[in-house]
Amino acid sequence: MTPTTVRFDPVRRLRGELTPPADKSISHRAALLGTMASEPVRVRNYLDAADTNSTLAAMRQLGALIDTQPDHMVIRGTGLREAAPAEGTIDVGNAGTLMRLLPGWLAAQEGRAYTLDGDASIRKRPVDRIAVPLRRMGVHIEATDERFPPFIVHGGRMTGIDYTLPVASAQVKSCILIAALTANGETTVREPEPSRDHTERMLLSAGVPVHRADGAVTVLNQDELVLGEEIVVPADLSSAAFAMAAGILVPKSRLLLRGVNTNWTRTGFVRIAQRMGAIIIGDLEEHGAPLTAGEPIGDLDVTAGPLVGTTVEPWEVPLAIDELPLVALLACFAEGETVVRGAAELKVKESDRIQTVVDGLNALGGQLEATDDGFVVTGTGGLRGGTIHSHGDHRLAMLGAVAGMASKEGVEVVGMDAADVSYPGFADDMAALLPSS
Ligand SMILES: O=C(O)C1=C[C@@H](OP(=O)(O)O)[C@@H](O)[C@H](O)C1
Ligand SMILES: C=C(OP(=O)(O)O)C(=O)O
Repeated sequence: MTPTTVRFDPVRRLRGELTPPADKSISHRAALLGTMASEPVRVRNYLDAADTNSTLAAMRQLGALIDTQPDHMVIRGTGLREAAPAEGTIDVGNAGTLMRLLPGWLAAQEGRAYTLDGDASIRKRPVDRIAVPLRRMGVHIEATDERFPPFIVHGGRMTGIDYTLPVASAQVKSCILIAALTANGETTVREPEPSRDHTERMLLSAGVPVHRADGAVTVLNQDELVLGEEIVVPADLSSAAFAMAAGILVPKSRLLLRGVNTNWTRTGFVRIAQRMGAIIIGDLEEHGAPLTAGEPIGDLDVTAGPLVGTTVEPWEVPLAIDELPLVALLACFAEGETVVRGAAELKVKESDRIQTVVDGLNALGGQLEATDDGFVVTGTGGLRGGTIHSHGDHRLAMLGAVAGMASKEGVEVVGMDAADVSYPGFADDMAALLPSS
């Protein structure tokens, strides 16, 4: 398929309100835990995008009955230990989150084996990070070259483990916590740094005792999973961040972003941008807030203004992991130097986001240098414009679009269609923020 090329011209200002699309991470978890549950659950505001549609297709293949209505869906799951023996390969498409979380449940299906595969990008993304702890729990997994898809998960009996994650990853943590529900005894996952905690919150709302203290999360074996009657998915901070960045960079802009997830483990980008001088007003969840069932939601008021460079420390990285490309963009417009360290994980996303961000923004007139674990940006007060390739990476496509709106000459994004992975209406939403005169 020929990638779609879209031009984003410089804009004078952006004004108005926007409710960004539903949270991708929470949507994946709602579909998966909904399928694992013994009672039906209603999900409102499920994300209608390529990644989360891959999850719905996978859940149907595993036996879920999903009734989709205009304003909600009802998922009738199979129960914890009764996934259907999927016919053929389970296609995770481009969704790393689906690929890493689902094996935690498949591992519980005694006597059945499941093959998972996906697109060209997913075939380069490591699964050894989940295979190592799952094997320690007793699961038999066969991966291509020991670490890539396609891979096979053989269900069987599992035993709880005490596992320290080598890198902070919410996907790996979630995979182990999901496996813990059917593993004998107790399972503890220790994180080097906090990462998004949507799985813990959703399990708590299902009445599963989740104990979190000193960077460790502990879960016990469960007979069954019963979610509350309804899950309402908030708007995605990671999608909102693109509008936020546009509102910060395009002079005279003022945006109100509605209904956004303000969970502290997701709002690292807001704090980094504020430190750079961005004016973002909103009621964000505080650091150290107790783990509660459900997610905090709020509105964010964004105003354009001048920026200065900053240093993003390794502990902040998991809290802003998908927004680091946008930190690089803000840094191009800031005064002084911005350094991002401890972000080697960017290399194993939908593209190698250290290389694609540095090359992409340099081609538009930026001054960025890649490092082993991040990048250094010398702010030059703006970007000229030019052409950027998405490399099939949704975040890169939207980065190029925002860069174009804030640039001097505009940006052509080759492969804009990649945005459909998380934000299908992105270009229309941006266009709706343009003043009519
Ligand atoms: O758990 C999740 O929903 C996600 C966790 C992060 O990945 P890692 O766990 O690999 O850091 C993030 O980059 C991804 O977009 C979604
Ligand atoms: C890395 C991402 O997602 P995933 O790992 O689910 O593909 C992302 O959305 O930026």
